[in-house]
Amino acid sequence: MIDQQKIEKAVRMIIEAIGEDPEREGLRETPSRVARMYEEIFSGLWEEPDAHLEKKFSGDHEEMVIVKDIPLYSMCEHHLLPFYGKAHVAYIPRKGNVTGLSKLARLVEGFARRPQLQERLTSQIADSIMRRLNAQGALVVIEAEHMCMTFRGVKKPGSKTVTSAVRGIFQRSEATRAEAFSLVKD
Ligand SMILES: Nc1nc2c(ncn2[C@@H]2O[C@H](COP(=O)(O)OP(=O)(O)OP(=O)(O)O)[C@@H](O)[C@H]2O)c(=O)[nH]1
Ligand SMILES: [Zn+2]
Repeated sequence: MIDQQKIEKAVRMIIEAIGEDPEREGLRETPSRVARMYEEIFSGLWEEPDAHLEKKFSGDHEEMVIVKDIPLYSMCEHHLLPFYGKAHVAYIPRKGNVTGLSKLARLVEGFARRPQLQERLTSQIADSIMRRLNAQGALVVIEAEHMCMTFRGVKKPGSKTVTSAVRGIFQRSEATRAEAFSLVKD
């Protein structure tokens, strides 16, 4: 599990290093607050997000399923600052391998709650759907704003990074891919 004591020590050191007083009333409980917060926002490191796809329905559906506008919060691994936006997840199941809609959102959350790169996050979601559901295809689009690009550094508020991962039939069929992208855009 996440080492809360180590985080507390480290945060106290950061507070001292920036020239603040860790005993000041407002800061006294900050190390333990941050430790609890990190436990929550990095909880994906301690789960196997794929496991959410274990339970399958035996439906006959073999048409496209899209869950779009899934709210997304993750942490950029380069700066440990948040990036946030929306994930859109499309897949085409095989008979008997339909998953619950909420499980797609849980999958996104499991991979997002780690130090991440937006590209890796996008691929991990698509690859899990292909692997665990043996899907005919998966397409994942993530649009996000990175605080490391808005709050600091290059400071470009409003800039959005869009990444996609396209697998299986979405790769092979231009029409299927175009249909998914147009449904995601609406
Ligand atoms: N590819 C990719 N890059 C990211 C992501 N999140 C942050 N970055 C980039 O990671 C890079 C890190 O660059 P460095 O030059 O090592 O760090 P830096 O000096 O803080 O860079 P600046 O942000 O340009 O000030 C920056 O260009 C960030 O914009 C991500 O999810 N994917
Ligand atoms: Zn960053």
